[in-house]
Amino acid sequence: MTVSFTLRATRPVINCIGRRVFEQSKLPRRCLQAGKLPSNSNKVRIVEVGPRDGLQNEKKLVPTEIKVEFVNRLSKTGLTAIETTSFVSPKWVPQMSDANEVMAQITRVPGIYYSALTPNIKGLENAIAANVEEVAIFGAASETFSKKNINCSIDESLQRFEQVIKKANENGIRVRGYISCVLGCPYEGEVAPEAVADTAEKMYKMGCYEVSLADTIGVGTPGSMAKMLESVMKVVPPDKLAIHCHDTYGQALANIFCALQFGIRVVDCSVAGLGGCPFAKGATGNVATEDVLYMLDKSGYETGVDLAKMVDTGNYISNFLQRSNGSRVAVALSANKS
Ligand SMILES: CC(C)(COP(=O)([O-])OP(=O)([O-])OC[C@H]1O[C@@H](n2cnc3c(N)ncnc32)[C@H](O)[C@@H]1OP(=O)([O-])[O-])[C@@H](O)C(=O)NCCC(=O)NCCSC(=O)C[C@@](C)(O)CC(=O)[O-]
Repeated sequence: MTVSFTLRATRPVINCIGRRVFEQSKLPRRCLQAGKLPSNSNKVRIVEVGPRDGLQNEKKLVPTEIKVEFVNRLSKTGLTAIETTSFVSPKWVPQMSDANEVMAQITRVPGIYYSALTPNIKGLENAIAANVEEVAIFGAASETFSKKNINCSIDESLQRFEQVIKKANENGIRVRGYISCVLGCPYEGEVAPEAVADTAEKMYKMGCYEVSLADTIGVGTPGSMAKMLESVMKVVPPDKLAIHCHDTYGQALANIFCALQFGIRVVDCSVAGLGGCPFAKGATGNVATEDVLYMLDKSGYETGVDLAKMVDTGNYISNFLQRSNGSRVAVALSANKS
């Protein structure tokens, strides 16, 4: 493994003819081999997935007014992207069955994208009726996971997504793509980086403005992340990729830091570390937003998101769910405060 890490965002330097160039010694070697230069920006976009990924697995139905209050509090933290709900089958995911009501009742702040998952045309039509501005399709790099999660093969899912993207674009809605199981599958075990790259390329070429690479069960390490990104970045540029890490094995922050070294500047996370996919056995929560914000801030990156407000929001939803806050940063900061 030859990836070298730096403690700061990769910075450009000025060469002898006055051009901005990257400090090559600080670039991940695999990234250079792949022919892609990582972003030199220190700005990172945070995609908060707590209201959707965070709550979808809750066994007890969370009342709509709590979800609305949760989203409204998140809207005051400086976020620009909040994944708010899912237009999926209520039989498959009962917790998201109030998607219409949530979208209708939240206070939409200009400048924030309130997105929703849409697995098929029916979901998209419901999202259009609810005035959603951004939707996400969600596929997988593993056949078995695809069947368990959306009841179809990878190829069938891509055909559905093509229709969803076409209709979404006709309606002025932008589409994000997710790929689950990029570093391992709960049913098939290891997943080949080439399989991830194949699906990522198809989603990107189909018209997803961004492809989020999801370590659904949190089994990845910086080593496997680097191998996977090397493969994916041969076909999709880093500024069209996001990273979505679950923290099941405590590797999420390290994996995110690795992805930053490859030039990825969009990070999905969930306040208080809520979440997990109902169709991935053993999956625990997403990496906690507060932990990501702390790491990024102390490493020279800017997110525009207020950590203190995020901690308060995480405590709010954790109190409602009657569980301890899954963010170590939130716990530490809250203890200092009291
Ligand atoms: C995709 C389907 C719908 C296929 O489910 P299916 O049963 O194959 O669908 P169907 O087309 O045969 O329809 C069956 C019934 O569902 C209805 N239906 C059909 N579509 C919809 C819809 N959009 N909204 C509402 N209802 C719908 C449809 O109308 C029909 O109703 P019935 O006639 O029986 O009354 C189903 O498998 C499903 O809803 N899956 C959702 C699974 C899910 O939400 N998983 C969690 C999110 S993904 C995730 O967490 C991973 C991620 C993104 O976070 C990244 C990571 O970490 O890996």
